[in-house]
Amino acid sequence: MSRLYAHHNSSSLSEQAESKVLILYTGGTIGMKKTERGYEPYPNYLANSLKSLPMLHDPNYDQELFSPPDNLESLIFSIYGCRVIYCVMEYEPLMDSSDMSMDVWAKIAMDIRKYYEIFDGFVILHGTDTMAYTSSALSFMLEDLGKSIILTGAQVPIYEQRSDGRENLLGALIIAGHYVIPEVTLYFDHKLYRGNRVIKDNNREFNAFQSPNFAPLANVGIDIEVQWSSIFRSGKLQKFHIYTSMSSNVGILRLFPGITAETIRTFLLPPMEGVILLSYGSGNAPSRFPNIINEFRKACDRGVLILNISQCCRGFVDDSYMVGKILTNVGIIPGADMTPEAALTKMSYLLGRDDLDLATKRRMLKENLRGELTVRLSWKESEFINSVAQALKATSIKEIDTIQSMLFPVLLCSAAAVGNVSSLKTLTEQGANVNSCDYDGRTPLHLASYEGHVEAVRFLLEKGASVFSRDRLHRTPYIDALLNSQAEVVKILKISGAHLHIGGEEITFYLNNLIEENNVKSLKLWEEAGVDLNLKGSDFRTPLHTVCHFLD
Ligand SMILES: NC(=O)C[C@H](N)C(=O)O
Repeated sequence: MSRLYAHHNSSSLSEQAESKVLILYTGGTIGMKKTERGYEPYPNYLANSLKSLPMLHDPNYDQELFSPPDNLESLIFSIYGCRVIYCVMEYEPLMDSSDMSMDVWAKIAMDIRKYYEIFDGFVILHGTDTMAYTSSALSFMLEDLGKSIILTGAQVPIYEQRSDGRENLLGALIIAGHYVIPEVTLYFDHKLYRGNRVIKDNNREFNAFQSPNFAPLANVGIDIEVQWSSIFRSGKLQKFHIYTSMSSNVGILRLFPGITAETIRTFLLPPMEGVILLSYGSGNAPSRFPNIINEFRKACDRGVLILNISQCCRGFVDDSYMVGKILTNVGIIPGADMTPEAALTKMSYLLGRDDLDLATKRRMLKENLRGELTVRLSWKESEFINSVAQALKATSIKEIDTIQSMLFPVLLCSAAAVGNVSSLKTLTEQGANVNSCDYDGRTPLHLASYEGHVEAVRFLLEKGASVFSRDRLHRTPYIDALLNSQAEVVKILKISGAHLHIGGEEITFYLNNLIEENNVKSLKLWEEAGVDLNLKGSDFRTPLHTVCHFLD
C-alpha cells in the first residue's frame, strides 16, 4: 500500500510535474440534461460546462506547453504538485449506456491505441448501467497495458447541484494523472476497482458498484491509498496492443428450479458459441434430470464453450458437491469467482480470437488472463523477513507486513543496481513488489536500466515492472538507459512499449548535457529513439548551436 507520492514536486527541469490525460466521453448520466423526454445526453454540453467548474479547470494556468492532437481543446488544473492537462473527446452519438454495443468497445480500444503515446492516462466517461461490461471487455481487449485506463460516470448529472459526477471525474483524473496503474479500472464513489471485478448493484445510491471477490485497488479518502501489490502486471516483453474482434454469439443462462431441458436445448442451438451458465451455490446444477444434463453434454460435444459461474456474487465455483462435479464431467468449464460481466466478455474475446484453437480457448477460460479470477495458491513464507521479525521480536501479521514493506524496496533496488538476478528472483518469490521504489522514486527497473544490467531488466519486465514509472526527476527507465548509453536495454524497453514521454524543452535540456559531456554514443541512441536533433529549445537554439558554443 502506498499513499499519494505526488508531494515530490519540483525537478531541475520544470517547476511542476505534468501529466496529460485524454477523456473519451461516450455518454451516460454524468453529462445528461433533463428534457421533456427524460434524462438525455446532450452534445457539446459537458466539455463546455467543465470550463466553468474551478475544481476541474483553472484558466490562469499557462497551457502553451502542450498542443493537443486533432484540434482538441485542453483544460487544466493542478493538484498535489502535478499539473493535469486533459482533453475531452466526445463520441457521436453520445449514448445512454443501455444502448452500448460491442462496436463502441472496439472504437474505445482503437482510440486508446491511436492516442496511447500522446497521453499519460485515459479516462472513459460512461453510463453506469453497462459500465461493468465495458470495463470487463476492455480489460481483455487491451493487452500489455502500461498506462492507467479508468472508467467513471455518475448517478446524478454533473451540472445538478448535488452530483457525484464532479467528485468521480476529479478522482479519476487525479489517479490517471498521478499514477501508473496499468489496468482497466473503474473509479466510483472514492474507490478504484479492477474493471473486470465489478458489478453494478445499486441504482439509487452513489456507491453504485461493488467488487465482491476482490478488494479495491485504491481508496480515496484524505489520502489516496493504492494497494500496489494488488495491481495486475502483464509480465510479457510486449508492447501494448489491442484485440477488437469480439464474438456476439454468446449468452448468459441462469438456472432456476423448474427450467426445462427444452429451454436449455433451444438456448444452446447454433449460432450460439459460448454460454455463461449461472449455476447455484458453489457451481451446482440439478442432478436428477438426465434430460437437462444431456442437453449440456450434447452442446459441449458440438464444441459450444460453457463456463460455469455461480449465481452467488461472493465465493467461487468448485466441484466439492456431487451436483457440481456432474457439470465438469460433461465438459463444462469451472469459472472460479468471475463476475457474469467478466465471464461473458472473456468468452466473447476468446471466441473472437481466430489465432487460437478451441482447446486453447477452453484452457484460457480457466486461466487468469487479466486478474479477472482468483488463482488459489499456497502461501509461501518469507524466511528472510521472518528472521528479521524474530530478531525484532515482532510476531503479529501487521508487524511482519510493516517490516516487509520497509525492507523489500531497499533489497530489490540494491539487487537491481548490481544486476543480481538470483536475489531479485528470491525477493519476488517472497512477495516483493517489483514496482516499489527507493526514496528518490527510483524503481528496480530504473536502476538496472541505467546500469545496463540486461538480464535484470528482462527479469523485472517479465515480473511486471512498469516501463512508465517516473522517479523524483520525472525520468523513466527508458530515459535512464538513453542517458547512460545502454543500447541493449533501450532495445528491450522499446520492445516492451517504452517511448519518450517528455516535451521538446526537456529533450533539449538532456541533449545539451550530452553535448557538454561529448557523449556521442548516447546522442546517437537518442536519435535512434526518434528525437529530432534539429529540435529548437525555448531560446530557439538547436543542439548544433550548443556544439558551436563549446567549440568557442
Ligand atoms: N447513471 C447512469 O449513467 C445510468 C444511465 N442510464 C446510463 O447507463 O447511461
